[in-house]
Amino acid sequence: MKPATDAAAPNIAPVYDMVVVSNRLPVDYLGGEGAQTQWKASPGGLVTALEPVMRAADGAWVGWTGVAEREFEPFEHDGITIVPVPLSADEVEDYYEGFSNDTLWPLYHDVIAPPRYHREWWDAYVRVNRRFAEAAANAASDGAVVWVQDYQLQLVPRMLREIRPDLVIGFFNHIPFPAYGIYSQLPWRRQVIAGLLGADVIGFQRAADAGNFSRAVRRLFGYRTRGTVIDVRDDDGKVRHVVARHFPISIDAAAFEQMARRPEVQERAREIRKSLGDPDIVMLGVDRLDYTKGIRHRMKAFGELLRDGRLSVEEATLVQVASPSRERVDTYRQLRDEIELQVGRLNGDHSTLGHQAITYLHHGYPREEMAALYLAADVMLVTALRDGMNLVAKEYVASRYDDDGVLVLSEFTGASDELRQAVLVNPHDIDGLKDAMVEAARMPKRERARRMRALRKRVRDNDVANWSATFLETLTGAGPISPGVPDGLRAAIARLAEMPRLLVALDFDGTLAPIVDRPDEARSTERARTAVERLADADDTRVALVSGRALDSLKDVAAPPVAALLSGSHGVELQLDGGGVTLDLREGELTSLEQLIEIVEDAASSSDGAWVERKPAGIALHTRKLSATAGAALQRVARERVDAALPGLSTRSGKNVLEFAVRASDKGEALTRLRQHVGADAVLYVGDDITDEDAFATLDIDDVGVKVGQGKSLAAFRLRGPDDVAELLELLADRRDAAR
Ligand SMILES: O=P(O)(O)OC[C@H]1O[C@H](O[C@H]2O[C@H](CO)[C@@H](O)[C@H](O)[C@H]2O)[C@H](O)[C@@H](O)[C@@H]1O
Ligand SMILES: O=c1ccn([C@@H]2O[C@H](COP(=O)(O)OP(=O)(O)O)[C@@H](O)[C@H]2O)c(=O)[nH]1
Repeated sequence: MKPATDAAAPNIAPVYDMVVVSNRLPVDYLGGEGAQTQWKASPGGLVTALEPVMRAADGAWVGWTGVAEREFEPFEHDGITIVPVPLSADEVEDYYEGFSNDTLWPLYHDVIAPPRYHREWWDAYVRVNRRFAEAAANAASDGAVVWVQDYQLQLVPRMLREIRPDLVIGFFNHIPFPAYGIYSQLPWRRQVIAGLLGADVIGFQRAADAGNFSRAVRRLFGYRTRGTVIDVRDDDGKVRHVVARHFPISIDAAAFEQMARRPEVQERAREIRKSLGDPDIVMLGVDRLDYTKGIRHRMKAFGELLRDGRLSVEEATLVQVASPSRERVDTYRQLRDEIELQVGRLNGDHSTLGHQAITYLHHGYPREEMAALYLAADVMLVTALRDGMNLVAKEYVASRYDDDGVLVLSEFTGASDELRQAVLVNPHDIDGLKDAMVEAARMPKRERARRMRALRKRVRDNDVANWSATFLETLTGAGPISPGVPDGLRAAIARLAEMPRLLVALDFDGTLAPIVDRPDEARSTERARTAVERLADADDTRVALVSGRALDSLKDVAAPPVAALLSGSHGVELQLDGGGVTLDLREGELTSLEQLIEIVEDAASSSDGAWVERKPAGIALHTRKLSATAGAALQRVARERVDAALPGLSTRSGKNVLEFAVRASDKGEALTRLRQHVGADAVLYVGDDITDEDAFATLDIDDVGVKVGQGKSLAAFRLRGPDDVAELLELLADRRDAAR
């Protein structure tokens, strides 16, 4: 395998509508080669939160495999397409351990440890951020959503916007964003904020983090901010609206509860308690071994409670899971030494032959074991000095379906904004912390149950699916679309109906006809067909069908009214009045087309399930029957071969399809020609596809654009699907008849 010293972004076909980019992938490389390659679950809350989101999204996850100097091809893991980004050993040291974890991490966690500023670390950060941006740009389809995660990749949004202005870009910061007085220490403070402002939406864990960010933007750039909206002036002088607000992250609460309910997990919880000598009170701490987590503070408080006799080792024990983290960073090494010294001292001072004060475990455990530990714990201690969210607190609550257990929670965690019924503590106040631990240990059962019920409701109501849906709705501007034709659209249709000469231009698949598996079986709904015919018969009204299909195929499936104007192959073919099709390929284009067919059919012949659709001025390679990885690989090969033989050919990628055309055209050009042909005073354009955006972009003030379904769009209105489109067209036909 080639070392990654001069590593480049992995090459993958741009077919993914949703791409997540994070430093960590859900798996770390463990060992082995080829088919024997072994992976292990990677640590931390980011992965815990994003895994269920990605499994549901059918997108690509771009990230690092946790090992230096190795390159891996994209692969599938547990239903998720993984796109590994390589890092050299120097980059791991400078970008990850250095700038990310020894500069940004302590700075953003309120300088609990002193941040170190090194120019060569910054250079590596810029270089690696660019590689991640390129990898995401390579994987994203036209107009795709790219969701960048966390402080390691703050420059990616702007870099990505520069490479791919068509993308919808979100960013989520999993750690706190500090007050300006602290943030301003960063020598590259302007570059980092400029990087983040490349996103359309910037998410934070807490409202306070979003507020700190907006203040930094005002101080450093002077941009206007109104509530959660920032007016960003781009290099071209245009103003872009960027949203910065909080979206508290969460867990898959139902899955955690289900796991905790499993008999073997409960049995394991009983075993754990037994192995601890069945004490009255089991206290538990679970953290990555990180100085932000307040592990020393909690052990100090526990040690003092034993010393003071307020708790005894016969009665209470503390289990501390400290999972290995960032072990090559000095501050983390020192922390480990300090904690292990402290455990040794406390156990030496307080343990007896039958009763250990602290059980210290320097391991990472699988989810099931975590659930068993949560069930076994009477008191959960989350005493972080600063923590973006802290998912352990939410997992504990979700596991306690028995409505028992007490959560002691630091007010410096993001989770404390939501989990108000926990016993809230300031971990710096050791006496206050000790009182809280005793209160938790002695809390009456009724009070425990009352608090836990409220906490569980909160975590259930705001689970991780809710988090991602809220973020993505804000990002794409498309929340749930209400059924029927909304009032604003009705009013616009009433205005349109009054226009002297009207063009009604409609996409076919997904707009008049529901999407089906086999494209030749697509048909308009009965209601849509009737409404289209009524409009085609109406005075001073022309109907046009504007499709990506070849014209012959469009005629077959759409059976358009005789008077309809037609545009096929994304505007390459146009059938205006008189029935003739205006498509005259020149000599050179015909030769290119022959060559193109030969290359793509040859590439497709090696993959079972791939098929090639010939079009008058191009070809479409369909890969929907292949696995995502095989489809992406085939598209990559086809693209490379075509690029080599016929450079500069027009390409268009959709989900599981890659199109090449020897003549460039789009639906926008088609609509402009149709409008001129008709002499229309106004246009209604309805479409569901990314390629319909070219048509929406040509609309004027008196026109009406309607996007069908979800996705970023220039259209002013939205409908859910073909049934609602039919209702809209009926409405227009009624109004048009009445107006004439
Ligand atoms: O990838 P590592 O360097 O091993 O670190 C693990 C992760 O730690 C951080 O997690 C944060 O995200 C959690 C989920 O939003 C949140 O609950 C917690 O408060 C944060 O600290 C880090 O932000 C991730 O990027 C790391 O992958
Ligand atoms: O041995 C361990 C320790 C922790 N975790 C998981 O790691 C995540 C920690 O997330 P949190 O937000 O609490 O903190 P982070 O480590 O991300 O700062 C949680 O999902 C834990 O269940 C785990 O699976 N095994």
